[in-house]
This record gives sequence, structure tokens and C-alpha cells, in this order.
Amino acid sequence: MNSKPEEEKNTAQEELPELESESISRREMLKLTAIAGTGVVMGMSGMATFMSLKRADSGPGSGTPATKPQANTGDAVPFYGPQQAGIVTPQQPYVCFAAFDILHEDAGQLLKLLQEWSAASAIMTAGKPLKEGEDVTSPPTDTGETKGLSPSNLTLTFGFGPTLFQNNGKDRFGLASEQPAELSDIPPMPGDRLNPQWCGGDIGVQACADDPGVAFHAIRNLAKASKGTAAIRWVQNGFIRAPDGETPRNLFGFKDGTANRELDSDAARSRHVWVASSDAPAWMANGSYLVARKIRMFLEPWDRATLAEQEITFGRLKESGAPFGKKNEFDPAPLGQFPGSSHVWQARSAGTKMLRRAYSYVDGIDAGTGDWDAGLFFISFQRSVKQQFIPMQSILAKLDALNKFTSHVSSAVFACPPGAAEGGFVGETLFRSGSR
Ligand SMILES: C=CC1=C(C)c2cc3[nH]c(cc4nc(cc5[nH]c(cc1n2)c(C)c5CCC(=O)O)C(CCC(=O)O)=C4C)c(C)c3C=C
Ligand SMILES: [Fe+2]
Repeated sequence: MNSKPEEEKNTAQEELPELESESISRREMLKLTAIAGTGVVMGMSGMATFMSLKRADSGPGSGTPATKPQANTGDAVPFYGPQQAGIVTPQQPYVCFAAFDILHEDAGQLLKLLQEWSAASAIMTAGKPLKEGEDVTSPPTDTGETKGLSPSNLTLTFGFGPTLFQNNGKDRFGLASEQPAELSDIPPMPGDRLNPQWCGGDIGVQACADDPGVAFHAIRNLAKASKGTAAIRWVQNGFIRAPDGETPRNLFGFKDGTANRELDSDAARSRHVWVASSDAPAWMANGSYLVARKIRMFLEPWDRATLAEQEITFGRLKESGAPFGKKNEFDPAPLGQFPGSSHVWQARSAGTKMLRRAYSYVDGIDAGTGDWDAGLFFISFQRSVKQQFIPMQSILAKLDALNKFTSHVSSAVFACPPGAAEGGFVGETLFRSGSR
């Protein structure tokens, strides 16, 4: 049988450092561009777009760009801040997640892409079109389908994949020395059925919103703005919704996310979610590591399993979400309360925690079998992939009763840097990093 969970391994209690809040000066920008090297000429059109995105609004029909992003009003989540939005932000019901590959090896262009994407993200998360009063002589800047809609709590969360730092031993952008030791592919796990086309990516962008069209619009417009510089490698849409204040249910009908409540406090998030300033590398302080796994769930056999088998599989009751032998979802329960091979027992036995932000997906029908091609697009945020996700998944892959009904089909890891200061850009700490 399984032993009791070890004491948590990640014991450092860190104070979150204050990020510099001043925006990047013109001089620093020039320095960055110089550091970035050869991209100046090719990057000029990008810079022009960036500058035009940042110009103040002159009102509709004026042919000038959209307004400066507004402060948080109504259903807008500010893009700028010490930490990126979309991590501890209350989970919105829709995700459109895209992994991009960079098509060149030019650090200057990469820098400009991040600047453009950040500026565009600030505008889109404020619910504004990328440009007001488009010019009839050129293709519209904004694709237009969300015009007039509210911000819908759109968040855009950016992360850097291992291949951005080094690909096949090649230091593509002079960033190899900055690659976090935490940032490498998840090692193969028993039962994995990964499709390489759905794995990895140089940059991951998680767009979450209250409206699936708003999430898609954001990814579509980032892709459009990056044409020739970056190409989408894979995209995953997802949905999850719960009655107000309740935990959402996954496609197996169980409440999924109950234990996230343990990470509601700043202290718990500093310990389990946010990279501390004492963790290496320094540029990741106030960031977090994102693991994405597309996990196919076999709905047909699950729907034929008895309620008792379903509940034993998770170790929780289907109706209430309560642990075995308890009445309510959040009733505390010792490990012994859960069936030994149950998903919750096995996850807990890793002795660590992570913030889960998973979405259901339905990608139609499996052409070979006629079964649902559906499951969970699992996303977790953690301070350390090596101390949190990997040990837990290593246990689950071997011993979890849920494995009978699931199969992991994609995997990706991204280092999500801290948030951007107003007027700055996501990834600025990486490009400003001392060792560069
Ligand atoms: C490696 C991490 C995890 C993977 C992969 C994973 C897949 C997965 N989970 C569910 C459904 C549920 N998970 C629940 C709890 C739970 N799951 C993980 C981690 C992974 N899950 C953790 C850390 C926990 C919390 C354990 C605890 O401390 O109690 C639950 C129970 C309710 C809850 O707390 O959310 C459900 C239900 C599916 C369907 C799935 C893959 C398809
Ligand atoms: Fe789980």
C-alpha cells in the first residue's frame, strides 16, 4: 500500500519582491535593441506598429489608433502588473491556448514581437479594438469580430518554452544561459500517448475570457500581428463553467478544482505558485511555470461504470464533491479517508501542491472509433516543475485508478515571466537580465 505523504518538499517561505514599476526609458529601449543585435532593420515595421499601438486615441473615425488601455472597469482585468494575469485570476469559462514557434533566429525581432504583443494585449484586455477608424487602403489592423463587446475578463498569459532558449543544442537568440533549470520537457511517463504535433512550442499564450469569441479574437490578432515572425504550432480551445461560487465539474461529472482553495492565500501562493526572487534565474521572480497536458478522457466506458466505481476512482462523492465518508466538499479529510488507488490519494501522496486551471475540451469524434474525442486540457501553475508537477505525475502515471479512463496526448511546459509594468512588455526582465 501507499505510504503517507511526505512533508512538503518546497518549504521556503518567500516574501514576494517588489518589481520595478517604472516603464522602460527610450535609452534603455535603444540599449535593448542594441543588445538584441541584428534585428533593427527587419524590426522597424514591427517597431512602427508597436509605436502606433501605443499612441493615444484621437477618437473613432480619426484614423488613429485605439485608446490607451483603461483602468479595470467592469469586466476588464488589467494586463499590466507585477504578476501576469490569468494565473491566480478567478478562472474564466473559456480558454483559447496557442503555442507559437518563432520563424527566425533574430533576437531583435523577438524583442519587438514581445513588445508588440504586450501592447496589443493591453489594448485587447481593455476591450478596445487594436485600431479605431481603419484605413480603407490597407487591411484592417483589428479583425473586428469583437467590436463593441465588453472586455469579458480577457486575460493573456505568455510563457517561454524550452526551445526558445535552446533548440537541438543551438542557442538561437543568445538566451541559452538564461534558460531556467526548471524549464525542460516533462520526461516520458508510463502510458503517455503524446502526439508531437501537439507538444512544445517556443512561446505559449493562454487567452481566457468569459466569451469564447473574445478569447479566440485575441489569439487570432496576436497571430496576425506576428505573421512572418511567428507561426502557430498548435491551438487548444476549452470550456468550464460552474454556478456562481461553486467548483466547476469536468466531463466525468466530478467537481474539479476543490483543492485549489488551499492556495487562496498570498502565503500559499508565494510558496507554491510564484517563483521567488531567491529562486534562479532572477528574471523569473514573480513568474510561474505552466504545464499543459491534453488528457483524453474515455467518456463511453466511464458512462458505463457504476457510480460506486466512479467515486472510488476519484476518492470523492460525485454529487457533493465531499471526500469519502464526509458530507461536504470542503470537509477536511485525512489521507486514510480516500481509497488507496484513488486519484486524490495518489495526487496527495506526492506531498506537494499546484494551482490547477484546467478546461474541458471536445474536439468532435475520433474518426477511427466513432467515440468522443474529448477530455481535459490540464493546465497547472507552479513554482517548480521539478519539485511539483514531475513527482506528482510520476506517481499518478503509475498508480492512479483514473488511468483506466484517460490518456495523455500532448505536453508542454512554459516559463511565464513576471507581469509587465505599464508601457513595458512581457519578458522584459529576461532581456534586461544581468548576465546578458
Ligand atoms: C499531475 C497532476 C494532475 C493531473 C495530470 C491530473 C489529472 C486529472 N485530474 C482530474 C480530476 C480531478 N482531480 C482532482 C484532484 C487533484 N488532481 C491533482 C493533480 C492532477 N490531476 C491534484 C493535485 C488534486 C488535488 C488533490 C488534493 O490535494 O486533494 C479531483 C478532486 C477534486 C479537486 O480537488 O479538484 C478531480 C475530480 C482529471 C479528470 C484528470 C485528467 C483527465
Ligand atoms: Fe486531478
